Amino acid sequence: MELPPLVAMVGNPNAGKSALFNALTGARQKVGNYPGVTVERHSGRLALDDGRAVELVDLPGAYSLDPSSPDERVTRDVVTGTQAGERLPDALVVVVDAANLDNHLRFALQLIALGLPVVVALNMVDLAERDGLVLDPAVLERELGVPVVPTVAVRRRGIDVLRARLTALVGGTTAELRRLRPSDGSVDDDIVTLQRRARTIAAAATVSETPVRRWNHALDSVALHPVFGPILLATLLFVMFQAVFSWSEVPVSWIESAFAALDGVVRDAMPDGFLRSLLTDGVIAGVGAVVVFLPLILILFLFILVLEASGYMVRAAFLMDRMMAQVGLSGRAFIPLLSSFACAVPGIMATRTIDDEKDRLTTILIAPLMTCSARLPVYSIIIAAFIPARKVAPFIGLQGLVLFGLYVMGIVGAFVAALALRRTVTKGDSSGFMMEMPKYQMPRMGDIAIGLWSRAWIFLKRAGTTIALTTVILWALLSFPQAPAGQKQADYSVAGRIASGLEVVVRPIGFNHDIALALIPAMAAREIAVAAIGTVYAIDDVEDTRGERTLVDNLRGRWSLPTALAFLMWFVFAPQCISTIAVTRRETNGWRWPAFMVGYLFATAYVMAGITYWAAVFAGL
Ligand SMILES: Nc1nc2c(ncn2[C@@H]2O[C@H](COP(=O)(O)OP(=O)(O)OP(=O)(O)O)[C@@H](O)[C@H]2O)c(=O)[nH]1
Ligand SMILES: [Mg+2]
Repeated sequence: MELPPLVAMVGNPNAGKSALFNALTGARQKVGNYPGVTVERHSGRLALDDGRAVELVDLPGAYSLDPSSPDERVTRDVVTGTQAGERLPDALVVVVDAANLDNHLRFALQLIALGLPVVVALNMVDLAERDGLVLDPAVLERELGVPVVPTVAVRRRGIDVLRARLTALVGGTTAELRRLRPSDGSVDDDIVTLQRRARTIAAAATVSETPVRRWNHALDSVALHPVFGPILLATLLFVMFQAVFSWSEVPVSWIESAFAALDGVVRDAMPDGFLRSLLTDGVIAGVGAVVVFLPLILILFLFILVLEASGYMVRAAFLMDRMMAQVGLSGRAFIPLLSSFACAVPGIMATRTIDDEKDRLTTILIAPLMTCSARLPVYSIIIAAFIPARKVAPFIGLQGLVLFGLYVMGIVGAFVAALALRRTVTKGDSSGFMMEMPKYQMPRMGDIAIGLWSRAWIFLKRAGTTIALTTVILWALLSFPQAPAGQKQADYSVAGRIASGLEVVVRPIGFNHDIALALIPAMAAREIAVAAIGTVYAIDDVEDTRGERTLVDNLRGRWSLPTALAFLMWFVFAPQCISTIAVTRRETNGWRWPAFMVGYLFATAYVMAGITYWAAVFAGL
């Protein structure tokens, strides 16, 4: 019995091949595997108009015939007839995205040059039209030399015409079709020539295009480019972290002097005593230590809000989609994870948009690894104290670089954790995703200002409530009982004694008594670590220095560099946040997952901080 002709669906990723494949074959589908690789083989039967059947196979998306992944290799090998377990197709349905014609035509030209009978499906014409792009399929047909059928796969538009063209294409028997093939299919055009030809053809086929769409398209051809896109994203993030430090310097010094002045006023106005100490060493030192970070947080959010309002953020999500899929996360996880850069609590709540339970659970479990804004005070005070403010290259400051590195650490940690979790406790398949690209637009200054204001308000409210309260409690625990002469208050007090217990546990990873003391109140919120250390040193300062000895000076004098680095590493991983634990309990309906989360994060933090400390000690830092 002769096999039915084989027709392959091929094109760039996300062109709509599978959607068209489904529209053409309906329920008559089979899923298998290509021998020797983990790539699935989707095939189905299609009845042509004349009653004959063809076997349709849906190939993985590829950008070109030079494979960069196992999926792309299968695609290349199938269309060149070298894939084990697959015969050479008798015809190709080349699927292109009408809204992205020049990019998709490049691959289409390569495929047409192979010499197999081809019909081009000009898919997603609905999206192109919505964006203000009108194309002429007849021009495309003429330029490409093959039939072109406009389609909207998801609405089954153009499916009948496509089938009719296929019927005509697969007219003869398989043996006759083989003879039609003119060459061995070698493509001699280089990629630049191909790109130029693709662009020319796309321009010729464009009947009309609104200027807005032209702009959007030009921007997207950079922002979504497989090479330049990620470079642009990395550059933007890099500039953002540089700016966080370099732009904040001046406003931070204003806030510092304001708190120093306030400290001076209170000291002059009040007699020495507990009330004065409560106000200066407790409230002013603690809250002041946190409030100085307001400019840094606002600069960070200025960038995030502008990128969001301009329409770029969705593009970033799109770029990340492939990477996310590789660690077993769905692209939908991007937005929750991105919100977690502000705070893991709304981030974890945003995971409700993920349908797949295991996908969602994985996202929740790694969300606390995204560097939330509460870590910024901790990171920046340590960086300010221990990392010299010098330039490693023109415009690249070492401090910003280290901060960038800490954010990257968190992301890499999250991805590694996702990978591990997906193989063990949350085993399962990841699901695909697709987002509508909004148009680029100029961010409206009013909206940005409102966004910044609400961020500032949340931050200051936290400083005025949770943080003020915790530092007052800490001040009390640190002030009583009073140490007799010759004993250090930070050791003798209630808080000091509790810390001494914890210190036994954290000493092996290089943490000192002050850190042990700060870690417990910092469970309420990470930035309290800074407030707590501020209060400890304020109480511990024997001479009345009136806030002149800054926290930075104190840190430099009392901590070694390895300790400081270990402390940074601890905060990359440690789940020092009761709110996150509480919201995880609520979203997963029980204590099992929050307990697991806290356990694995503390364990990782301990190990990573320990490795950092001892590596730094042995490196002689
Ligand atoms: N609006 C619109 N959406 C479409 C059309 N065709 C496909 N889509 C959507 O585009 C997305 C990608 O379609 P797929 O069929 O999965 O694309 P693919 O080419 O198989 O992608 P890969 O297998 O990843 O290479 C899906 O969300 C589809 O629903 C179309 O003609 N119009
Ligand atoms: Mg597909």
